[in-house]
Amino acid sequence: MFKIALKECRHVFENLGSVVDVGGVSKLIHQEFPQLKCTVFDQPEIVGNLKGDGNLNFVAGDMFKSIPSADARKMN
Ligand SMILES: C[S@@+](CC[C@H](N)C(=O)[O-])C[C@H]1O[C@@H](n2cnc3c(N)ncnc32)[C@H](O)[C@@H]1O
Repeated sequence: MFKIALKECRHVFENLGSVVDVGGVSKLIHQEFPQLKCTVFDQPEIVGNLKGDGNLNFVAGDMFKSIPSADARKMN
């Protein structure tokens, strides 16, 4: 479903400089928009050992406590 939304709403993402993909373990936004600085924010047990590369980085945490800043935050 979100894959369809990404394709239908490309203009939204194409006008952003950065995004935080909350609970975005599948990295869908980064795969569709590799030019966009994308932070995948998820629980420590999911992303704690993952290394970023280029425009993709991983941040571990609890969305109920704080979420990194960006031009936009996408919540699942
Ligand atoms: C159903 S998955 C979403 C998958 C997403 N649609 C994708 O494929 O990119 C929900 C995600 O939210 C994360 N999550 C759940 N509670 C969270 C919290 N309190 N803080 C951060 N991430 C959380 C889970 O670890 C999981 O990866």
